[in-house]
Amino acid sequence: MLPVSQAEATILDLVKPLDKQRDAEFVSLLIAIERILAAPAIGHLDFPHWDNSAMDGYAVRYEDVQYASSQQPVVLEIVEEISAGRSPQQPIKAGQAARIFTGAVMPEGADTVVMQEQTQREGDRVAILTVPQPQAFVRHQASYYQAGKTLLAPGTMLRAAQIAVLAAAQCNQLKVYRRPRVAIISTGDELVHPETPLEIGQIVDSNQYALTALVTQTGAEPIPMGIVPDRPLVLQKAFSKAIATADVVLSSGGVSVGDYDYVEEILTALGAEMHVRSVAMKPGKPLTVAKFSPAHATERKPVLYFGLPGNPVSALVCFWRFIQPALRKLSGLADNWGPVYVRARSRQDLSSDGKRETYIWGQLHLIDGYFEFQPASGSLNSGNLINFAQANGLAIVPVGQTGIASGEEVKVLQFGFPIMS
Ligand SMILES: Nc1nc2c(c(=O)[nH]1)N[C@H]1C(S)=C(S)[C@@H](COP(=O)(O)OP(=O)(O)OC[C@H]3O[C@@H](n4cnc5c(N)ncnc54)[C@H](O)[C@@H]3O)O[C@H]1N2
Ligand code: MOO
Ligand SMILES: [Mg+2]
Repeated sequence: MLPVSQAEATILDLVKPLDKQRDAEFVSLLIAIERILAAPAIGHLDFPHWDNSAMDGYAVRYEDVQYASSQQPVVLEIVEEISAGRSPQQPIKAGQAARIFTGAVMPEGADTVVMQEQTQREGDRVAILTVPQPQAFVRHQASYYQAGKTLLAPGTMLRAAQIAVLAAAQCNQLKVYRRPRVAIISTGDELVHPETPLEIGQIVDSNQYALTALVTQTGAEPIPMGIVPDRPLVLQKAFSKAIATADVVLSSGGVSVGDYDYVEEILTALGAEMHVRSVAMKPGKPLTVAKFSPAHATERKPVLYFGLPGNPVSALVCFWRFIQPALRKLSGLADNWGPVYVRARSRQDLSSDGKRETYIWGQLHLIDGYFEFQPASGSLNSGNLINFAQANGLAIVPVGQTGIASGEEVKVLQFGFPIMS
């Protein structure tokens, strides 16, 4: 059994991100949400585009007002009014000012803005009552960003803030990575579709639905390939088809030691390199990871194969712990692939056999900015999917520790994604 951290390192090492050229496509800004840039976004506009005013007030020449005071105001002639969106019509000369509003373009000759509150208007003249700082309230052209530089780097996920920046910079077409394709196979003679009435011994293939949902949430493209019975030839055919179709294959079931657990045997027969056979975690112990290298130097990348345990909770725990980070790395994201961990105070005793890293599902509550963890009620065994629906996180008891007492701090894997990138 591989320690969890070693399994994670092995898996992330096996993942080679999608290719910036071959695996990229152009999308328009409105449908680019949560896509990942495959090329730098470069703007052709400076930010600010022009020197402009940060206040409603008067655009002046600093040298004209440098000795102003309320006792001895400097009186300037107002030669024009510049509102936002208007182009100044004339330069400001000695003794002149322009009425200006927030965001409006600075007129030539003026270098400073005096806030309206520091002035007194008298018809077409304005008295300046205090000395401003030189260049006060002028937002200088290109002081935030210079045209031609990298605005957003490759590997950036496009969320609201990034999309706002790209819209402002008139970057309407973005080169983004295609979504990784993930084939999903359920193995097992006992499995049926949700609409099929159950015969004795049968159960619904819930893993297909759970994994499809998780793959979609991770920004990848799920390819649900249905149920495959526990028959080696049929399984072999289904696996070959999945490997030929997808970047990553997820199967569930058939990875333990039972007589009908064929996954490893078939992967070996198909020429896979086996990298992980079991992991010291509970649930999720029989997780199997293999790699298929392209037979010859083709355009195709290697395909990663994850044989997940069939138990519904085990399959999902393996997804959050290993597959979500692998898909995020594959998708071209620059960093932050891993799960989100938070620290929480446990509301109950949490126990483990101490031999495997133990994942206990339950509910994280955020109370006054601090997390508390409540384990799910009822049986915590990996076949019980029902109380998993109460969970939004997994408390982790490390190897060598037989428990965490109520009131103590515990590390919790929170379902979801890191906020940035
Ligand atoms: N003698 C041993 N038996 C088992 C061991 C072991 O070490 N020695 N490990 C146990 C652990 S831990 C797990 S986890 C399971 C893994 O089993 P498999 O991956 O071989 O999965 P199956 O045997 O096919 O199924 C297990 C369980 O899950 C249900 N299942 C399977 N597929 C689905 C699906 N798509 N949707 C919903 N439920 C599914 C299946 O009906 C079984 O109940 O092995 C233990 N045994
Ligand atoms: O490892 Mo199994 O996944 O304990 O239930
Ligand atoms: Mg089995």
